[in-house]
Amino acid sequence: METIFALATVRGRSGVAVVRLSGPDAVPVAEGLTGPLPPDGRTLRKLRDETGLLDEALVLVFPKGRSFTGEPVVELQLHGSIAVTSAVLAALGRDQRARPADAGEFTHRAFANGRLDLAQVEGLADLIDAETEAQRRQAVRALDGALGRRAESWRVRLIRAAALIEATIDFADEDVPVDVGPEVEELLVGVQSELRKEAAGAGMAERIRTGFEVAIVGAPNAGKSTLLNALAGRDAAITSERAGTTRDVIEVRMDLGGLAVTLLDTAGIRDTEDEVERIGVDRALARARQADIRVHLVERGAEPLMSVEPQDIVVLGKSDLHDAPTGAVSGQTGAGIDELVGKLTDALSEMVGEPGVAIRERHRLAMIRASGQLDNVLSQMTLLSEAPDILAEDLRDGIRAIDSLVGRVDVEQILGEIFSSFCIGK
Ligand SMILES: Nc1nc2c(ncn2[C@@H]2O[C@H](COP(=O)(O)OP(=O)(O)OP(=O)(O)O)[C@@H](O)[C@H]2O)c(=O)[nH]1
Ligand SMILES: [K+]
Ligand SMILES: [Mg+2]
Repeated sequence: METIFALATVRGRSGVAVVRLSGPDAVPVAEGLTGPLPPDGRTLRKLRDETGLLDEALVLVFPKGRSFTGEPVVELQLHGSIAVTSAVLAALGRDQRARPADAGEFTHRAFANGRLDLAQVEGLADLIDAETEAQRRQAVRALDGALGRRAESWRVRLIRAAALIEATIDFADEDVPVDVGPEVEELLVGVQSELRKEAAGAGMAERIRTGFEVAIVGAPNAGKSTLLNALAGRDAAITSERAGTTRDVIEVRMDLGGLAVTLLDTAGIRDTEDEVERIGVDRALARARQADIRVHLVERGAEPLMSVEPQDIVVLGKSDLHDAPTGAVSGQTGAGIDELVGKLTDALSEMVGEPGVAIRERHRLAMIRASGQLDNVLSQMTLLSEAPDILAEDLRDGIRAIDSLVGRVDVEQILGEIFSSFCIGK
């Protein structure tokens, strides 16, 4: 195994920058700059190469088996300037015993050494990318191994069921009737209902990762773009007194109650002779239909122009122009904006519901695959006495699908995909 090194923090100015080394020669390579290091713990050292003094650094030594990667690791906490980190990385690069790390290579080694399972690696990737509170909560739970623990409980029960079926195979030639059917069924039905529940929740977890879409829709000049700007707190969209101003869909990313949301401003909906505006209206309708929530901005006495789904919000605009009821908004004065944000946050939280342990499409697909195999077994329970090997085979496929969640099987193909999202030094 080669020794690798990389800057673990962002390149640029900062109080501290961390350079990490991992591998069998991590300590001797670091000692090339620091002089002799203790086998464990932290120490303050001057770093020198043949040109002279490079920096003074806090040096952390993690022995094999007690580090993030499982290998010997040294972390150099440097002064966080581009010149210092460049000089130290260059000095490390001159040591033949070490080479720069590839993207995600530290985490890859942590996985290879059993420090993290596959779902935890995904959690780590998400935690590094987390921008909102909901993303952080979800990722940290994954990193903590929540999915791995659940998968283990499914695995144990399915292996028990498989053992019962196998026992039937062993007894098949003899005239000993062993009715393991009821217990097998109970085990499978239990696991299956949990799988289905988790698979259903995984879609929402994926949305927490990627974000929700909220579309503002309504008639031309309803004040949609003005409302978007008020919600975004900046002039993201052009507004004017001319009906038909907005044509393209305008997207603004924001954080609503800890959830990542893309707010969409759309063209005012009307029949029009203007070909370009008509394209805009078509886009507005298409994007708004796909959005998770539509905010229907209406003028006094007007009706929403699209069908109103249960999670949608209908809101009266330009409240500053008339005696508006509560709940009305004015993008111009900002009145009612906080209440609208509150309603949106509530609607989104309700959609999110109770958090599950599955957070990726990959997890959802594996659970559906496993659940499908359990379906096969359950629908063929009458074969238990004549052809138990058929049931055992389907059940093994189901267990394999569950094992793929944490990376016991199908590892290589999944790894490539996961690590493609990592950056150097992670
Ligand atoms: N008094 C008042 N005027 C508003 C308010 N919101 C928007 N307006 C005005 O209404 C006109 C249209 O506003 P926009 O935000 O461009 O409306 P829009 O719905 O995006 O219009 P289109 O993109 O053309 O469909 C502009 O003159 C705005 O200044 C409001 O809350 N109060
Ligand atoms: K307008
Ligand atoms: Mg507009």
